[in-house]
Amino acid sequence: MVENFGFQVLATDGLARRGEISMPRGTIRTPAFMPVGTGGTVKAMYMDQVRALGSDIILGNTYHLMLRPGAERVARLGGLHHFARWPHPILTDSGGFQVMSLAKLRKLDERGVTFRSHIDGSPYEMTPERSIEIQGLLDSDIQMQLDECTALPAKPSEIERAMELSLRWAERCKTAFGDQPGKAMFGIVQGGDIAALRIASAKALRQMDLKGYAIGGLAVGEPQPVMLDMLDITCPELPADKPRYLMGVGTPDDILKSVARGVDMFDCVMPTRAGRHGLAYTRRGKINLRNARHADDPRPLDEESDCPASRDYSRAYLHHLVRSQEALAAMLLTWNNLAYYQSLMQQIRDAIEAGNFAERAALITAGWARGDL
Ligand SMILES: CCCSCc1cc(N)cc2c(=O)[nH]c(N)nc12
Repeated sequence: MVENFGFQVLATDGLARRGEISMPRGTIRTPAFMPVGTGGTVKAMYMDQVRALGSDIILGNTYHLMLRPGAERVARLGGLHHFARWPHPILTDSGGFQVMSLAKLRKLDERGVTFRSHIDGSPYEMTPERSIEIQGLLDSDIQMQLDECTALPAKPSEIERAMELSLRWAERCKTAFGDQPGKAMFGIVQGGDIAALRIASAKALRQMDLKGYAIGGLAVGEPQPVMLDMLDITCPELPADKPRYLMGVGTPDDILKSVARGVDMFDCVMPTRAGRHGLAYTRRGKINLRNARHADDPRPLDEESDCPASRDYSRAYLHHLVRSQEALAAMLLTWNNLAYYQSLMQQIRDAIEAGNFAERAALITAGWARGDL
């Protein structure tokens, strides 16, 4: 078991990187997809299943867990890993993004943000210091700085103000985090869709010599080309020997195109949320099991998959479960979707090692268009 946090680039293919993050609770193979476990659970999944699919790390959420069951309560009960029975690495978001998207009566200023819980309306304050304190109480392995993410489109002056505030909050988070050898605090690059602000944010964070860097402020409604342009601008400004995490991304296509630009870590609610809404990700594209055309289809989602949910159940049965709003629908489709995402990540890691990432990405993309759904 390693004592500290380490990142190694094992192979490159163009700008794509195959790496490993070493932490006391385990090794994270990159490029990595991190299933979202917002409230201490990857919805509709057992943690053993999440692990068996090849997940090396999951996400937790400061905002949700501070509201319910409470960070101090999780700490009293042994920390998030013990609470949720996930002994491997956990990355926690800092809470600012969720406050701005979920909480009520939000007031943001230099100090932090005050808000009322979307659950029961009780008042809270989130500061950089409190965010790091909560992530420490959760015993999070990779902690994110508190930041302000600007929804796009936005006025340049707004984007600049939020980016500069986020830099000051990064300094405060770094101070509050201190020196925790087996853990890491990542900075978050902001700057919206403005190249100069992205570069300024990345350069300033690089000066802070952090253990990893997230690219935030994307996957907030901008077209994919804009997101990719911002990656082309931002990644070269970040240290080559530190992990790069693109927050909230994305579809399988987003992931392929972002790996090709040097991104190492991803998280997205899509595979789990889609599973709860009757949607299946497969190597032949997305299938909406609510659609009546599946009512008599005896085929599984993917006869070649190792995942029982993909291989052993007919589309007709899955259609029936979805239409009947059975709990098993969400369970099987979430299982299938995470299995697909993790198999995609394994193909990506293998292709970078083999030096044929571009060819493999083209084949995967062609598979989605092959139809035969
Ligand atoms: C559990 C969810 C993690 S990712 C949430 C997220 C998603 C997206 N798209 C952007 C941001 C961002 O800019 N900052 C922060 N802290 N989080 C973001």
